[in-house]
Amino acid sequence: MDGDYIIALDQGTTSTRSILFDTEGNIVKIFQKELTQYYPRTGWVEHDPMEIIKHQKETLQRLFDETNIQPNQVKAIGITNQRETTVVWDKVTGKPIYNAIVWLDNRSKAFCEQLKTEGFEDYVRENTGLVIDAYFSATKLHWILNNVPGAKEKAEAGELLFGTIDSWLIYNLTTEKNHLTDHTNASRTMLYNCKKLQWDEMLLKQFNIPKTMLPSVQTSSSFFGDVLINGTTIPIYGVAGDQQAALFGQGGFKSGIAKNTYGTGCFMLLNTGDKFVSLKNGLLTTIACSLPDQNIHYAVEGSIFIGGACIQWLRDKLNIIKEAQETETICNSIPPLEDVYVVPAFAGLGAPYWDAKAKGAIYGLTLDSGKAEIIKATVEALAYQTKDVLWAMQEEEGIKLKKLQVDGGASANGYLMQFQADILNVPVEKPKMIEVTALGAAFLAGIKAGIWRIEDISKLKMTETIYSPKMSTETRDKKYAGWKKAVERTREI
Ligand SMILES: Nc1ncnc2c1ncn2[C@@H]1O[C@H](COP(=O)(O)OP(=O)(O)O)[C@@H](O)[C@H]1O
Ligand SMILES: O=P(O)(O)OC[C@H](O)CO
Repeated sequence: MDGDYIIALDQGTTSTRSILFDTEGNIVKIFQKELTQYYPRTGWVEHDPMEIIKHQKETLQRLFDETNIQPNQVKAIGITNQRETTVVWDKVTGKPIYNAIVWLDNRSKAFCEQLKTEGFEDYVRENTGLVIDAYFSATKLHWILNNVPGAKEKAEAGELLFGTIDSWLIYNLTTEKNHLTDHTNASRTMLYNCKKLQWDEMLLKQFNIPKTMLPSVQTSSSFFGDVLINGTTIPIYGVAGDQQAALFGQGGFKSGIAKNTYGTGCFMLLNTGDKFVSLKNGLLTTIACSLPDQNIHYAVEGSIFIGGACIQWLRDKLNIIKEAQETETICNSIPPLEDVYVVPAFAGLGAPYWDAKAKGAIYGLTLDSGKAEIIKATVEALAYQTKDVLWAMQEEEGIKLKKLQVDGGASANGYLMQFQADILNVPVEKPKMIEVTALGAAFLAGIKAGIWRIEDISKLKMTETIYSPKMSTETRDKKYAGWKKAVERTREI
């Protein structure tokens, strides 16, 4: 197998990466470009779909320009992507008719409230596994069709296509211009019936969305088309939303395995096996990565909107850090004084609260509090929000986690990981390689290419650090009670 490689394309909220893996699951080379974030109005977040394609193509090409690897040594490509983000493009020109509306964008929150008052919540939960929220693609797509001049008519005439970022990438990268998605991404649209495994006719009617706009849905580990590089075609053999890809990369293709990814948001997923169960307690049911000849597996998910994004807020809006990495030293440098809490409800609150109206707040400031205390409280907010989600999972699923497997950019922060273990009272296990999302996509592609078998995958993952809980029960309970109070107050404003 010497000399074989797999490429993962990881299109995240803040950056676009192309990563070359060897057959041991090691990163050989990685290229990355930051993605411009547009905030045209309060609560609106957009990306330029053409910038996404440009960055993805550039970083992919550099893997060949700046290594000696030839395209015929690469056996497959896997795609993983920020989920829910919605693109609509013209079938003839291939150009988007509006910017990508990003998952964090809550411009359709009033429409969601209306849907709730009209009594759609139960139907949505029981058929899509989701709660009604502006987070998912359906109301974003509805907004584009109703606000971009001429869009509705063109959609009805079959001239427009819709896709989440995976579909947009597949369409633009494949020689066949395929219009496809996979089960994991479809399950985040609020248009896909996760029980019947098909687009939901009733919801399409409700949102006035012509079926001709929608991509065909495939198994996550299957053939999605060919990419032409330097005259050679490489097949796309894997596609999955980033959080399900991370679960897969963490070995979560079996029921009972959970992971938390600390990227722009934080997302905890637990594989619950092959029965679709709709949940309460503010948790979602979502489809885990699907494999050929295997039953669909579902996962319970707790989606936290603002994770690493609040570290970027410290950097870009408050200008009190230059780099995200600085936060670890700052957190370690101050004694654990009284508690300051930052509730980063910058895009409302996701799981388990689903409160689109909540806004961010800082509590507990005294004359002693300065930049460092605010930074520390912001880092700790990721851990508190994770505890809220785990608490809901324990209530709902009755699970008692023996350990929490973690990954994603902010999991590099040792202070955060120790605090997470302390506040959960559960050991936190961090792998040597935190690019688990990309690894998951590479695994999906590598399985289809015949490089790996599913049973090989757990052997490739190496744990680097285990953070064991050290905090006393009294301190933990006091701190967490303070957090809950801060969240309550935030929701009251
Ligand atoms: N050492 C660190 N401490 C805290 N946050 C960090 C650290 N390093 C990166 N981050 C945060 O992690 C996020 C990037 O993680 P990544 O997994 O690349 O996200 P995404 O896939 O959403 O683009 C950024 O929001 C950044 O602020
Ligand atoms: O960009 P990330 O990695 O925070 O992931 C975004 C999620 O897919 C949104 O659901």
